[in-house]
Amino acid sequence: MTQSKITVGILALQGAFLEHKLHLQKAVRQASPGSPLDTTKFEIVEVRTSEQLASVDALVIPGGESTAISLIAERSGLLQPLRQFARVDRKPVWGTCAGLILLSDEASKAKKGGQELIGGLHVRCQRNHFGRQTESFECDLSLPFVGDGEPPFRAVFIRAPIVERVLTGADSGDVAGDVVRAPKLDADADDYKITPIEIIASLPTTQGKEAGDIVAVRQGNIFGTSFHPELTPDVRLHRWWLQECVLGGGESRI
Ligand SMILES: NC(=O)CC[C@H](N)C(=O)O
Repeated sequence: MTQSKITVGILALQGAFLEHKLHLQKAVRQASPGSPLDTTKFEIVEVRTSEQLASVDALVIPGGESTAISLIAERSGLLQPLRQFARVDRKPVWGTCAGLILLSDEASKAKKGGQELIGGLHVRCQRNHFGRQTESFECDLSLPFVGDGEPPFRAVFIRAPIVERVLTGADSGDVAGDVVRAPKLDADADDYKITPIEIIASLPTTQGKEAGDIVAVRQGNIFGTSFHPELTPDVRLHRWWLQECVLGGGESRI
């Protein structure tokens, strides 16, 4: 990206949008002298309308309740503009928890008829994978790309989804049972589903039978995490996203 001022939006319809805003502001404020964040001017704004969406260069979709966010987005006339933003214009987007669900091309354990997806990440995620609210947990994740020799990242999972599988090939027919799928767009770029999907983080062996579950992925301009990095004081992941995904565009350097 070449312009001098970059506007980062947080979809502020429901959920933990304020926490993301504060984290992004803190990540920019704490940037060390000489780092790219320090020399670039970021504006962090809340997004509730399609006009506001049109004015931002990158977007965070927070955790919360994916059914509520999709319903409000639909009523606000934001669903198609969000699809355009992520899938056609391919601007940098980061979805956390409910945001990851909304950005997935398919979601299982979904509310059929009550859950519209934005799509863009060619994966099937499973909602509420770990069970109910009382099954929420925290664990240490190794995210070496946030900095050399850095301590693990404390990840907070609240009724979190996981990436159940990476999808391959074209969509074929209806999906069965409790699976919903993002609609196809006329303007879907031909190569959009073959942009490689990177598995960024999986649960460690300390998580027993859940070890290996995929909890962070990236496909080009879209980054998704099952956990809530905005609910710990740690801003490393926000700083990394701004540097690598927003300033760095769609190119992965992990
Ligand atoms: N913390 C969260 O964002 C929870 C997501 C929620 N379980 C959903 O399906 O939307």
